[in-house]
Amino acid sequence: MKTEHLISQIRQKKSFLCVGLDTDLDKIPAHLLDDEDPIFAFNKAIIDATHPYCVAYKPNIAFYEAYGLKGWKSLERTLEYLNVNHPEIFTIADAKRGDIGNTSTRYAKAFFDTMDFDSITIAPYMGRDSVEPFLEFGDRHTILLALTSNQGAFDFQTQKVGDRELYKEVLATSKTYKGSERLMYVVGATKASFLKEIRQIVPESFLLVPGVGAQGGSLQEVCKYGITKDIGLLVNSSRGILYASNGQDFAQVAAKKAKEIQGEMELELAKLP
Ligand SMILES: O=c1ccn([C@@H]2O[C@H](COP(=O)(O)O)[C@@H](O)[C@H]2O)c(=O)[nH]1
Repeated sequence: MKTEHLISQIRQKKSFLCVGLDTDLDKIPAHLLDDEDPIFAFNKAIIDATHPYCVAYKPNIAFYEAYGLKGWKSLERTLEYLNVNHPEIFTIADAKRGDIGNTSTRYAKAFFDTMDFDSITIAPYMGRDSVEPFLEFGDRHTILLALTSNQGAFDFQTQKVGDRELYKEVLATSKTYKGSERLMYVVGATKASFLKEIRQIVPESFLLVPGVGAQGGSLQEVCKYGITKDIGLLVNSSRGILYASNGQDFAQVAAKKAKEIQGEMELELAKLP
């Protein structure tokens, strides 16, 4: 998907919400467990209920890999359901891949070709040749981990490498990669106070921002310095939406949560010139 299409979706829906599909058989409503594919049944109900309020879905691959072949099948069915019924919605494989170039080309084929994701999250640690194979795919986006939402982000990402912090080095150096116009970056909502400086390095890039809801990040704090004239933000919530209820009404309650966040986003968008 081209960035212009994503921006136009955001403007139409007045939402930059990404719903994280972190589907866990230990957390989904018990009545779904009798289905032949409970993960897909849950995802389909969540998508049917929440799609008016969001512009992206982000399955975290770990939640599917955890169930082996069955999990991969559920992921494949979920992606196909999205691409057939909601082709305008941006899809993110939260896979955090990246390896030597030869191997990254296989990861890129897996997620962009064999599966048809619009984007994938990538760990930048192995550098240029581990990232550029993903950037070769036109109209697909590579979302580099810059400053993550977890406490461990302070172990390495905020440590200085020469004159500047590692996450700043990731942002600045990655801008020199071939195809860098298709880069986006992960910045945790719990790190909103870093966004002013991040925007000095990547003033216009889209940021995928996980960490509102269950991790306690604030949408308003993220928007304060993160939002751009073309929005430039996809804010993710997974557990806060998916597991707001685990009764028969789980999908309606998830939709209510998604609508609440969309309402807050609409207020932030109204502040833009
Ligand atoms: O820095 C990061 C990078 C990725 N994530 C992922 O986003 C979701 C967040 O889920 P919540 O339930 O809304 O907390 C999950 O898939 C993480 O693996 C992140 O949280 N932080």
